[in-house]
Amino acid sequence: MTEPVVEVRHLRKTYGDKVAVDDVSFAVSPGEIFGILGPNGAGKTTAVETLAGMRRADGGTTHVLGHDTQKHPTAVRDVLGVQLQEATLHDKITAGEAIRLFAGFYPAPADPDELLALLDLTDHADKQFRNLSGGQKQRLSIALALVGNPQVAILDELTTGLDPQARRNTWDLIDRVRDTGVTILLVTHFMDEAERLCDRLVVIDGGRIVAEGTPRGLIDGLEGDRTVVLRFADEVVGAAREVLDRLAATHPDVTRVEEMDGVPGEIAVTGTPRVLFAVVPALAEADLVPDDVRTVTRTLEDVFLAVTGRTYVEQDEEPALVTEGDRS
Ligand SMILES: Nc1ncnc2c1ncn2[C@@H]1O[C@H](COP(=O)(O)OP(=O)(O)OP(=O)(O)O)[C@@H](O)[C@H]1O
Repeated sequence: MTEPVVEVRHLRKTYGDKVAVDDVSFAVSPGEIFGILGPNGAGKTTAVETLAGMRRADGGTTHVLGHDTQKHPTAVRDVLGVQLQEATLHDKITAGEAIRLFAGFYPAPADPDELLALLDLTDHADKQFRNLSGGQKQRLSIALALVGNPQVAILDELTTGLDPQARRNTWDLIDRVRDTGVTILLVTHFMDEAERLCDRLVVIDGGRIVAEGTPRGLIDGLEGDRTVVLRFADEVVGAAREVLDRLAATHPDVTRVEEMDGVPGEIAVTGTPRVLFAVVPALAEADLVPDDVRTVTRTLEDVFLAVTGRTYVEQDEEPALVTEGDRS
C-alpha cells in the first residue's frame, strides 16, 4: 500500500468549552482530490488549519508527507500549499506582482508565467487586485497556494461567492491542478462540488465524521426510496393520477404519489427500487403515455439526510478573497 500523503488520527480541537473537531481520522493517498464536506460551523476549517500546523490540537496526531505537523509545523512549509477562506492583498498589487512576490518566499517556486497560464490569469497579470473579478481573485488565491510548488494543497471554500459559470470553470481548473501531480484536500460546504470533484471524502457534522467513502459509493449505499417523475398532457393527467393513486393503495412497491409543485402535469411516484416495474405496466394497461419520464437522482444531500436526519442547507457567503478596500 502507498503511504498516505496526509494522515489525521483521532484529531480533537476545542475552543474553550466548544468542541470544534471531535475524534476525526482520515488518510489521503497521493494524487487524490480528498474532500472535507459539511455545513457551516462543522469544524472543517479548524481541522485543516490544525492539520497544516497553524493551530495546536488538543488530541490526536496530524502528519503531512510523514512530517508531524503538530511537533514540527514549519517542516511542511515548502511542501504544503494553503488557500484559506479569507486572504487579504493590497488593492494596488497586480496579479503578476503578487505571484512573483510570493514565489520569492520559496526555495523552488513554480514558474510565475506557467502558473498564470494554468489559472487562466495571463491576460489579467497586470490588473490591480482591486480590479479583478470575484472569479479572478479566487483563481489568484489558488495560484498563491500553488506558487511554492507544493506536493499537497489545501483549498478551503474555493468557490464560495462565485457565480455558477465561474464555479464550473474553477472545478475544471482543479482537475488541471491535480493532473500536474498535486494531492488536493478540498474543504467545501457545497454538496455538488464535492460530488463533482472528490475521489473520496469525509462528511463532517458537529465536529465528527458522519460518513466516509467515494461520492458514488455513499450515494449507492443509500437504502430506501426511489422516485420516478412522469409528465402527462393536460387531457390525460387526471386519468393518470387515478391509475397511480390506485397503484399506491394496492401495490407493495409503490408508497406515495404526489403532484409536483408548480409543474403542471408532473406526477412523482415514490416506492422501492422496483417502483418503475409497477408504474410502467399499470400505465400501459390504461394506455396512458407520459410525455416525459425521469428518475430523481439521489445526491450527497440524501446521504447527509440519511446519516444526520437533517436536511442540508447550503449558505453562500462573502467572496473568499477580499481587498483591503472591500473590508471597510
Ligand atoms: N477562533 C475560534 N474561537 C472560538 N470558536 C471558534 C473559532 N473558530 C471556529 N470556532 C467555532 O468552532 C466551530 C467550527 O468552526 P469551523 O470554522 O472550523 O467550521 P467550518 O466547518 O469550517 O465552517 P465555516 O465554513 O463556516 O468556516 C464553529 O462552531 C465555530 O463557531
